[in-house]
Amino acid sequence: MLLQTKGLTKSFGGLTAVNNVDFEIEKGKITAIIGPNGAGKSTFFNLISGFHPPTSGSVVYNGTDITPLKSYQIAKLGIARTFQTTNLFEQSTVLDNVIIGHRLRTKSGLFDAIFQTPRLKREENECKEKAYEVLEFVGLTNLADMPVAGVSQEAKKRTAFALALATDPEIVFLDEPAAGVNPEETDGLAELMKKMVTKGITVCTIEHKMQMIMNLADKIMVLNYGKKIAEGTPEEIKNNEVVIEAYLGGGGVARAN
Ligand SMILES: Nc1ncnc2c1ncn2[C@@H]1O[C@H](COP(=O)(O)OP(=O)(O)OP(=O)(O)O)[C@@H](O)[C@H]1O
Repeated sequence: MLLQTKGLTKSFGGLTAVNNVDFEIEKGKITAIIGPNGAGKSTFFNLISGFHPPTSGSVVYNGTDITPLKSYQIAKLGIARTFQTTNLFEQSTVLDNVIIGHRLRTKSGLFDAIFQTPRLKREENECKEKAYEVLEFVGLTNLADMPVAGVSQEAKKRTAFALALATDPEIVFLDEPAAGVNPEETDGLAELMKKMVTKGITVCTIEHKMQMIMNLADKIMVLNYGKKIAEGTPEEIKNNEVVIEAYLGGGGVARAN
């Protein structure tokens, strides 16, 4: 098992956003997390990636308990994530946004910057090469020099993928990667996720677009009010009474595509 959560719980005051969730992610698969709005999906990601400390429970990655680690330490271990509201510098170019990702893997600091050391120059080149490599992978080479503010929503999503990939991850957590793009673009992003898997990257995604998830995921976990209410293949989830009730019972509405 690549990643495992055990009894993972997060309370915000009186609200338990993630409630005692046991979950396993298998290497080389696409795992999806679905659930009505406010079900705790993003919080679950925040706990795994170290953005919030859990109230209780643990996260085990490659056999190591990573629960006490800080987010940058977790990222260095090979866990990358994207954010729901794409977290990019709008005035900077697509390339510059992506270059930042690989800085996680470099060592030069303030000293190198002030004295313009050979190490700094070498690492800057490394970051640039990595950025071009991942931009090509996500199909954005031609937009590399455009400011992010001037590219489409879909290209922003691809930039966010590229930023995550520039960190050289083993697993990526994608928070609603296809939100706000049209059906054709959604298909393109789904293909990109499959391409990541063929490159050896494990994918875990939160997505509201049911049709996409049902066609894409190897395994789905359903959260509702912070609790895992179901887990299984798309076929199993589609026919699960508890899941249907959670969606139709007023908690939230799943979008068709
Ligand atoms: N930092 C926080 N402080 C207080 N409450 C929070 C915080 N983050 C999330 N919550 C609450 O935790 C619950 C779960 O939120 P979360 O964003 O994880 O749900 P979600 O399933 O990702 O929702 P959506 O599909 O709308 O993005 C919500 O009730 C939310 O208001």
